[in-house]
Amino acid sequence: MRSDPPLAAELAAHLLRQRDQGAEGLLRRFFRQYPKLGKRDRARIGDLSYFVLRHLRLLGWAEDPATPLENWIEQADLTPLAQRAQTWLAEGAPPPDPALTTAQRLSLPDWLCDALLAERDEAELTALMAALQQPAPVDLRVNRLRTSPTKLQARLARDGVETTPLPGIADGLRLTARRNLRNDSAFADGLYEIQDAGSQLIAPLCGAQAGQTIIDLCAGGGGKALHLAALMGDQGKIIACDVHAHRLDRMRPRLKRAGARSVEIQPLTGGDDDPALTPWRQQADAVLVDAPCSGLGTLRRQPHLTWRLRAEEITRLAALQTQLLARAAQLVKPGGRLVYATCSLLAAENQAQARAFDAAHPDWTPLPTQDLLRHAGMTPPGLWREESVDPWLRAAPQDQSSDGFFAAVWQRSE
Ligand SMILES: C[S@@+](CC[C@H](N)C(=O)[O-])C[C@H]1O[C@@H](n2cnc3c(N)ncnc32)[C@H](O)[C@@H]1O
Repeated sequence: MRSDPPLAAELAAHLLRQRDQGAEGLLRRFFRQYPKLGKRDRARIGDLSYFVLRHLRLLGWAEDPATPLENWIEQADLTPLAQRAQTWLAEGAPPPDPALTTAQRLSLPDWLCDALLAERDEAELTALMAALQQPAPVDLRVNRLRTSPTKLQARLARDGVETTPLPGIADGLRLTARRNLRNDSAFADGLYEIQDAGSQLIAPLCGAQAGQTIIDLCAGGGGKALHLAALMGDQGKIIACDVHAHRLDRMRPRLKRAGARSVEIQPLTGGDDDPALTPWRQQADAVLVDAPCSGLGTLRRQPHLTWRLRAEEITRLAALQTQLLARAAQLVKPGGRLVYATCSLLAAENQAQARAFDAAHPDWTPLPTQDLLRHAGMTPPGLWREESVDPWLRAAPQDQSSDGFFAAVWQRSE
């Protein structure tokens, strides 16, 4: 059996090159090729390969400052990098060379470093990257349709899974140590979903009440739709839409497990005149746009995104996000709510979208997300800074130890 660095290098290269796939699934499939590896070896090799991806540019620079980043990404064999990474992991990285640029020091591509600096200064970006380069904890959302946080905590503890409540997040628990919950019986019984703390702040912004009609326009595998169903006590109608039917299909077993019957699955064509949406014009109490985005807020779990994304992809996504927001607005009834959310950290996908919607829709009122969350019983500490004057939600890993999320909410005039 080869030792850790070559396998970690192979795994890192594999993660770098796969497009449109989540790291977790890729990792599982990769390790299937090495059935003899034990749990601990897999964890070690996984950690090392993630470390390589998190510090790829800096490691490459230390290896050979003259080789451009693109060449490191395309390199067939990243083993020397992985060997250096193993030393840095064990002994700590050396202090950064003062000659390094900000992008090199933070191990980012130049274009991405510039884009991240659009709405924050260098000190804030440094703190953000330090948090994003750490492994993420595992957070759970208790399914209120089946149990309560106290009961779930006790049940998990009996099974040897220790958790602590997520401060200020009504149904949130955090595992005290990382652990695979795939075969956990409480999970199979639908008592909880695995959902990051930041993601748990989005559905409550819809202000959904029992009996209402809510459209989840980009429902994917249903994380937020399931949360909405729980918040509404499964009373009312949640129309879970997506252009990718295979993603919607993944929701079906989750709905069954959770005991959520109020969610209706609706595949979309993706066009402005989609007949599936026509009957809902100005009918929904709230529409959630959990927009397709760069996913940069999830870098702790998917460090390869840093190297896979291209500036042109952000331009394409931003155009789609504008289109989806406009489409969603048509479905909101007078007095109803429109919620726009991303797990991005880029102004082009976040603040710029919110500002553009404000400018194009002067008759819609932006609602302060801080008040909406407080009203929903969500008061995570450190979420809002004293000086923040805009109405948006920005969950950041360095403040909440959550993934990065952005949200903006509007109310349609009566
Ligand atoms: C951030 S993900 C949604 C995650 C999901 N809401 C959850 O909580 O699990 C964005 C989703 O938007 C979908 N999407 C992309 N283009 C779309 C479009 N034109 N109309 C509707 N959904 C779209 C993608 O298939 C993807 O599932």
